[in-house]
Amino acid sequence: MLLQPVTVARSICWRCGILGKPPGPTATSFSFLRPSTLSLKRPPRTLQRYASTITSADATTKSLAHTRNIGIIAHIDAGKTTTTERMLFYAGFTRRIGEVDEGSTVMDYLPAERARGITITSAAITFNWTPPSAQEHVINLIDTPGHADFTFEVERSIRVLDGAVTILDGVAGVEAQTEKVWKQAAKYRIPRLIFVNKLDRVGARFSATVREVASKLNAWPAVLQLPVYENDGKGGDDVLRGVVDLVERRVFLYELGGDGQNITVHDYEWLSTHNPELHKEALEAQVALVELLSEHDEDLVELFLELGEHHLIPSEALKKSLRKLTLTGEGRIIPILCGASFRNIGVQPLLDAVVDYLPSPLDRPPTDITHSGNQRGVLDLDANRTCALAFKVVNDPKRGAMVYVRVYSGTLAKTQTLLNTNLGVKERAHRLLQMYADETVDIESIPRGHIGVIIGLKQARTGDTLISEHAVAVPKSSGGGKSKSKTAVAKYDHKTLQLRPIDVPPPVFFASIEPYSLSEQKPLEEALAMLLREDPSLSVTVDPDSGQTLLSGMGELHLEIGRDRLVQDLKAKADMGKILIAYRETVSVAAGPVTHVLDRELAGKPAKATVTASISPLDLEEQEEGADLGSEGNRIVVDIAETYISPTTGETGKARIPAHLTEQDVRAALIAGAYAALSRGPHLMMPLRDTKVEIAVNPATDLSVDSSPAAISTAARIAVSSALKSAEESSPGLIVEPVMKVSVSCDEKDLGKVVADISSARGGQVVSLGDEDGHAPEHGEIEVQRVYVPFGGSGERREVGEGRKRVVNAIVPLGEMVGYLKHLRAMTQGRGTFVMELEGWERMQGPRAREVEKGIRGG
Ligand SMILES: Nc1nc2c(ncn2[C@@H]2O[C@H](COP(=O)(O)OP(=O)(O)OP(=O)(O)O)[C@@H](O)[C@H]2O)c(=O)[nH]1
Repeated sequence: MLLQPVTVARSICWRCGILGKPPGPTATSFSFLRPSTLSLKRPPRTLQRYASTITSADATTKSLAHTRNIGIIAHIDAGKTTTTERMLFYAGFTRRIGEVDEGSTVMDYLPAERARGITITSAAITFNWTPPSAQEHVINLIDTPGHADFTFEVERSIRVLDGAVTILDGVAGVEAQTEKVWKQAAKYRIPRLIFVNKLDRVGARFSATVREVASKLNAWPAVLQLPVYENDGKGGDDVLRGVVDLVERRVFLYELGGDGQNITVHDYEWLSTHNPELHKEALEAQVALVELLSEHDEDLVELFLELGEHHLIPSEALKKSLRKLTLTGEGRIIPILCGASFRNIGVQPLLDAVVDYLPSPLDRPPTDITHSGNQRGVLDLDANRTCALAFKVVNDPKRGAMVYVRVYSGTLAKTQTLLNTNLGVKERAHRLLQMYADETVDIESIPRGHIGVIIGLKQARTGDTLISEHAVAVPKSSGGGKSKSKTAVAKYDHKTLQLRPIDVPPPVFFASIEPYSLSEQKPLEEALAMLLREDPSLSVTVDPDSGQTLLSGMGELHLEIGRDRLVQDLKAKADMGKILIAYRETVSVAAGPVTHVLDRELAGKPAKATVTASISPLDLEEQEEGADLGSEGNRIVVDIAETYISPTTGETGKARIPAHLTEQDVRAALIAGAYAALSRGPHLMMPLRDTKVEIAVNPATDLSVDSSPAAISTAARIAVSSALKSAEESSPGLIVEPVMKVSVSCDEKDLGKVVADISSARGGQVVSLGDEDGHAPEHGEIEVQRVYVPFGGSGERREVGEGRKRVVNAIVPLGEMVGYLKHLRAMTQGRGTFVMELEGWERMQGPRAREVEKGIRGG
């Protein structure tokens, strides 16, 4: 017997509330109404409402339970921005839907983003949403970039999220970049759900995409919706009309060509007569959903045994189970929704799912911190003291530096003085703002769990931790978080507390930056300083010989965007030179010990220090140990002698460090000097890698009252440089190149060409070939054959002649990958795509090394 849609009557309020009555048993047409008075020029109504919520003295647990800090993450072009614009429209925040292709979107608001049609920086935006079965919720949405060059940007956004919506392109399926971002989200155990977008397109493959979620993302897909295709009534092909909601057991049909607000709701009885095949599939899908959830949720098993029938499980019970399993953050069970944002299909149910299945800040485990150097712990969420993370800094022409923060504990109040624990400086939060893309409203405070912007901080950078004087942390072993007992709280020196810092990988591209004239040098330096505050994955160095300023970054696009930001937004009058690969060099033989005796004036004061240095190539074993190697893989060993032997009497005495210094000062100065020397090698003037430096001082004989930290570090730099030169003289150093892990996706018919090109023309090494299910060994945990795949895996809307997609995984030198996208496109009729990330560094030898060296010397 067919189940009557009991749940329709119970939870229709966001739809039938507008209508004033529940939908009838067969069909109901209605509109999604939205406030018509909203304008971006004035603070929208939702915004004022939120502002008053968070300025109230107690930002209560209740309001926190109704907050979702979420991000949208996906492959480039999957439709993040398009979907976000719809979300803003349905939430009543915008009056019309912005289109990426017209460059009129709210979220991509930087000129460079609008021009390129891609998301470059994460904009944070707040809006309200009321799902059918719940109260109004505040959604803080952080848009994240999809391009591989912005991985660091994605990661720094991800760590402030409580949950994420992953958008998949329903034609391309799970793409390589998605797998990468998925892993980043998994690293932070972020609960995720998936929206399979673009199902309106010819070639859309919902079933295959569901299967790929299992095979490539190693997750059990919990299919919550099925797409509905129907004849367009004009004799053409079937078109996407809406979705079957398997949890609520209803069918939503959207008005063709409409703005997505006119939706007809049908129940299963209608479906059984109107589209018996789809009805049958919906019933099967429901059984599969209940079975899947029951495998992981004992409560649902009990309910099932009580009711004895899959279709009798109420939708509320399904939702509860889905929420419970999603919130673990393990990513084992992933709710899957579908639609086509560009056609305005499926976005409101997606917003409901955000509230239903993604966590509030209260549902998340305590935040990881480090303190007292590199001790790990978790933040005490109950501490009534402010602790916030600056997750993004953006320079605004009118407002100055805008520091986006997420508050993890306490409340951040306007005019509060904050200690930046990364820089050790105190700064005042003059103004606080709530962000609506590039529109803002002033607020009095940002409570725990929320996201906002501070105006008035002069130094805070992306990634810095800001605290009030009395932050409290507890060690991880004590359990941490809300549940610990009072006695478990251990106080640390809060000045050292940092919210889980992100590792920035070493840059692999660089370009020179030249001011138009000498008078532009200072403004350029200021603009560069701002650029680095915004994006710590860029770095600036100055060539000591030529005085040239060099900007380094993660990819070609990364540097191009940096240049645009510098020139167009920060108004620096400068040119950027050609983008080049940031090679490194390393020593081929050991040299030293070399002793340098410094005895001269530094900054008008006598400076004396003697330092002895040796260098050697870091052997492979030591490279693999890796723990104390910096990002460039160098090891610095410091030896500060504790005793000395008198050359005259032969007696042993204690080697005392001069009273004005501590051992830590001496060590820090020696390390700084060694790093300065390693930043420029004798072979090609490139930074050194994989080099071991041993520096020694005996305080009794090498240091004196004239040994300032600057003197010690200068002596160390010269000693290490001399040792490097001596190594170069006995045997020339080697050039070291960045090597990339590359994943190319192409049609099967192009596989041969792609593999041949990578392995012969580009000197790459093909590691594995995957089919479109990406059966890579590390994804073997899910039994793909047991996964429910809608329509038995058929029902795909393939383009005629389109073959299977194949994936080529390879290791290729970065030098061979410059301009690869263009080449790949030409080889594959525009169908091939690829992603790459730094795999490691390799020493170059033979003709390729000579050619690169010639290029560097000649250039
Ligand atoms: N046919 C169709 N096209 C879509 C759909 N959603 C997005 N698009 C188009 O896909 C392209 C990329 O969409 P975006 O929203 O910019 O994608 P994105 O993921 O934000 O891209 P980045 O910001 O560059 O990472 C645009 O041309 C959109 O119009 C959809 O549902 N159907």
